[in-house]
Amino acid sequence: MPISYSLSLSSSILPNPNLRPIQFRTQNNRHFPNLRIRSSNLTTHTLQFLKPYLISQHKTILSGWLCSAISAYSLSNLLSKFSAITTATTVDATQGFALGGLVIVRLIANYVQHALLWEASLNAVYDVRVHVFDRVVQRELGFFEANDAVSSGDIAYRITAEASDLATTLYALLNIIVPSTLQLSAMIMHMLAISPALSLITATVIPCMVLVVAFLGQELGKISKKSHISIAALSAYLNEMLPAILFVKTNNAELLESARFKKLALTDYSAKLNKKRMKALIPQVIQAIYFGVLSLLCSCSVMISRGSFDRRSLVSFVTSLLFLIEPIQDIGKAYNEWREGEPAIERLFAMTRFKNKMVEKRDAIDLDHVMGDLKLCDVSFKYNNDLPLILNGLNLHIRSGEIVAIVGPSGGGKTTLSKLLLRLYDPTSGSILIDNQNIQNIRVQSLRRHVGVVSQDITLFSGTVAENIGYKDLTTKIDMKRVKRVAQSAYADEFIRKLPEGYETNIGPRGSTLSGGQRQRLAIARAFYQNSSILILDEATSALDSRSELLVRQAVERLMENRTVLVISHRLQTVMMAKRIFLLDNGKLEELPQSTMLNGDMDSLLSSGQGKDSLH
Ligand SMILES: Nc1ncnc2c1ncn2[C@@H]1O[C@H](COP(=O)(O)OP(=O)(O)OP(=O)(O)O)[C@@H](O)[C@H]1O
Repeated sequence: MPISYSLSLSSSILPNPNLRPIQFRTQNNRHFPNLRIRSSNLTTHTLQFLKPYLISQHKTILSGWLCSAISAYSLSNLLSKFSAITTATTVDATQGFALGGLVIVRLIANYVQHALLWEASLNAVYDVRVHVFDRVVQRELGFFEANDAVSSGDIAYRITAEASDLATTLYALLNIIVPSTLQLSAMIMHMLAISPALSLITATVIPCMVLVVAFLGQELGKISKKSHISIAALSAYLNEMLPAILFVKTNNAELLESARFKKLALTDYSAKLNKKRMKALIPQVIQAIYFGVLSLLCSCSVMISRGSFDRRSLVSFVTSLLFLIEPIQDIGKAYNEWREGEPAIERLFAMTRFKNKMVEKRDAIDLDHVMGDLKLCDVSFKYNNDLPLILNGLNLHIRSGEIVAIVGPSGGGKTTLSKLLLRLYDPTSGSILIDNQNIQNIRVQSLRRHVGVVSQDITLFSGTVAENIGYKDLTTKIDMKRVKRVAQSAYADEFIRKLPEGYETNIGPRGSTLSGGQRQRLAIARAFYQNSSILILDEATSALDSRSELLVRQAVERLMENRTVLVISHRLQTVMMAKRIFLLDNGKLEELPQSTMLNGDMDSLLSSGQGKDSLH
């Protein structure tokens, strides 16, 4: 199995012993490890998660709330003045100006309130997104490689779409905490002052509505969770299928994929439809409040006819009642937004809660320079306790500057060994030493700076040729002289110069505009740029034609002088570069005499191995 990670992918391990694993189970019972949340604690967990992000936005939020106070105050005054005007026999210009002034103040305050609360919500979501992304890339490789791992499409969906949903939820929440409450209290006080009896009748309507909205909101939360899972599954599918479009086409699988897509899209359609239906129902329930208003108006009429309620009070009371409905609607809406957004928050939150098995020691050291002496001391490894040993008591000493090849049948554990060297996994037992230093005592970033990999599964990104070669300096400054020098060493310079914009040519998603051999040479150039003391070549020359392979081999030999190189290959030609050759089979390492290679006796040596036919 080839290694499918980037050469200079840096990773820091930041375990948090306080975080407990949580688990999710999806609709189709797909099991996501470490992602379970107890539903009783959902809201508490979710709020706890959001708290620091909201606190960091306190200035913007408080300013927004201040505007809402101004808005509520102007509304209160507006209502008094409005009812005075509507019942007065004459209206002077000052009253009109005062009324107009209050309307303008309220509109401006409202605008600034909404703008500031949106700003705070979006800022908080930006921080959440960055935090979740950082935590995701800090997760150990095992999380991404496990057979029950969360797919990259699902992760992408959480960080993009679900994080966007969070902004709406946060905004709704911030908008009710103070603004709606203020308006609600202002209107209630106004109404109480006019008629406590009528206010009491109103008060009986509100709790009934709140209860119904709360119940529907809970139902909406459940439906919404299904909808989030179904869209995430669709996104995961597309993320996996589209990069494999060449395979799909060559296998005539368009119809098959279309059927798979339809099935997932249909599940999402049903979930969305249920959600939309529920969302359509809730406002209708809120509308029912208007029936309450209506009945109150009837009561008022009766009271007026009895002469117990003057016209001005009636206008004032009814207007307050109408403005009371607005915050009630907002509260209902915010509650539903919260119930709808909660699954998204949980799923985002779940990505940040983990404890890596592989922990970096607090006193781990940074290595400035590495000679490249590499020792495996009784190294055994299995991917997890239920699986068999892949490596079984390996002992090997590769001296600094030595080129050593490891061959063996497919599935023999060669790539696994290189993963251990990079500390993507820790050995189950035994130790790996670089310059007599256990790699578990070295900072992971430092280790991976000194150990480079060129894999047959090449990772290129959309961007220019120069950016791909100088990837490790992407966020600082790429040394163009060095880029060109290493490209020459990897025999990539010639074809790069022929590209429309040379080193500044954009190579498309995953380097799709380049041939296999060109992509391979770019990856080799990148390894040269990284300039590690230890280099792992995992079938690195497999995609090159025989001319390029010869040139690259010479370049590798020249450039890797005084450096340690571990060649992992099935290919006789590549292996021939090595001074010593080892066979990795059945978890055991055995040194092969050079004559085996020269005489072409590899086949007989591997006659029992399953990968016999892979050597040529
Ligand atoms: N993430 C994983 N979880 C569980 N088992 C794994 C994982 N990765 C690899 N394996 C298993 O470990 C064994 C060794 O795999 P590895 O990729 O190291 O072999 P390899 O010698 O590099 O094979 P090839 O030459 O075909 O690339 C295989 O049986 C494989 O199924």
